[in-house]
Amino acid sequence: MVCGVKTLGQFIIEKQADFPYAKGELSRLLRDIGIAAKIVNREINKAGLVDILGDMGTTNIQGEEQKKLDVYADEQFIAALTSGGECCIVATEEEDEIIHIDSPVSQNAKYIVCIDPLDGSSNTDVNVAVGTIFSIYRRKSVEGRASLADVLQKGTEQVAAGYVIYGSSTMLVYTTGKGVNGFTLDPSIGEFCLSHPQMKIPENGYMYSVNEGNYVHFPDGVKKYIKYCQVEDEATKRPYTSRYIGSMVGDIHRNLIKGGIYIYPTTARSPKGKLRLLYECNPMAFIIEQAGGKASTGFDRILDIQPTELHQRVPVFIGSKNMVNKAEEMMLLYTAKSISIEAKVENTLQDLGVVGGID
Ligand SMILES: O=P(O)(O)OC[C@H]1O[C@](O)(COP(=O)(O)O)[C@@H](O)[C@@H]1O
Ligand SMILES: [Mg+2]
Ligand SMILES: [Mg+2]
Repeated sequence: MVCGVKTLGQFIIEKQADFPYAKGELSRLLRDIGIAAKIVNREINKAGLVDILGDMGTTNIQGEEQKKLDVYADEQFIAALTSGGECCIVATEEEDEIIHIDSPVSQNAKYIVCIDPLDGSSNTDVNVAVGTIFSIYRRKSVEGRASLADVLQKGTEQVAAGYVIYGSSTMLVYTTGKGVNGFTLDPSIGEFCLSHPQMKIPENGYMYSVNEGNYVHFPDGVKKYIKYCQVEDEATKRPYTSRYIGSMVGDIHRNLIKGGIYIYPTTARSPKGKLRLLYECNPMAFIIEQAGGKASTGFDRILDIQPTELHQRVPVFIGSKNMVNKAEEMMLLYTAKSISIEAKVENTLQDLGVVGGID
């Protein structure tokens, strides 16, 4: 214990049995992620004083404006994972394709890291919490170079997942499938120290997080769920509070501690949902399930989805178990029907030889 606290490094070694692979691999991976997070944290903390705010003037494969901090964070995490020697592939939001790590120290590297280097980019210039989200897989292939097939694994195959939140304090929260633990950065010693052991999300919550600006284009089930949250009902402590800060890490971290639900459904602008399966939804789903919560697309468990593309997007309903159950109930009652009707029409048209089905 360093001055009465347990550091991230000490905790990982103590919990080594929770990570059934060669001793030290996870601690080196989280060490590398922690180093990059401290560097990103330093830049965020002085962002107004250095030329790190604003747009790069470039767009990523998602077609999104890249912020200078997006690119800076991306560079730092790739560099730290390259020199750390445990990672053979980095799949990042900010790069079109997977990045093969071919450094001399990574010749026997077995781990894939999927990462959103900076989550909540729209908040970087306005001093609101942003984060980093990461997911760690072990490569399945044993011969030659790891490939995209090693990256496109179901969320249930993750060996670890976590996030960093750069907020009023900076925290790193992670799981290896044996519960969720939170570490707060102590700037005076430059270490992440255990501050939130065995985090659990309340089964019930009274806060919902959704961008209601997209209401018109929400599926009916989401509209019905939002109205459910807003109805006066003393017995179930409704109306719930609406909290949405535009940073998935910030909204989910708050809901993890206080209870609540975060929803990013399909919208007109994002017909498959906005958030990416590999480096946003899967890691957050692993963490929230490990904390006793639930994560679904509104119909199916996020972690069971077989990824088909690197930057694949999915709708996400994640948080307190009973809140996600209620939202899924509304989706089944009011949206599944319309989807199944559309599917029936599509099949009928195709049976009739109307090529291309309905628009
Ligand atoms: O502005 P919108 O459409 O509500 O989207 C906000 C969501 O988009 C995100 O910023 C997407 O993440 P990135 O910033 O990493 O692209 C989430 O963090 C956030 O919850
Ligand atoms: Mg993100
Ligand atoms: Mg991002």
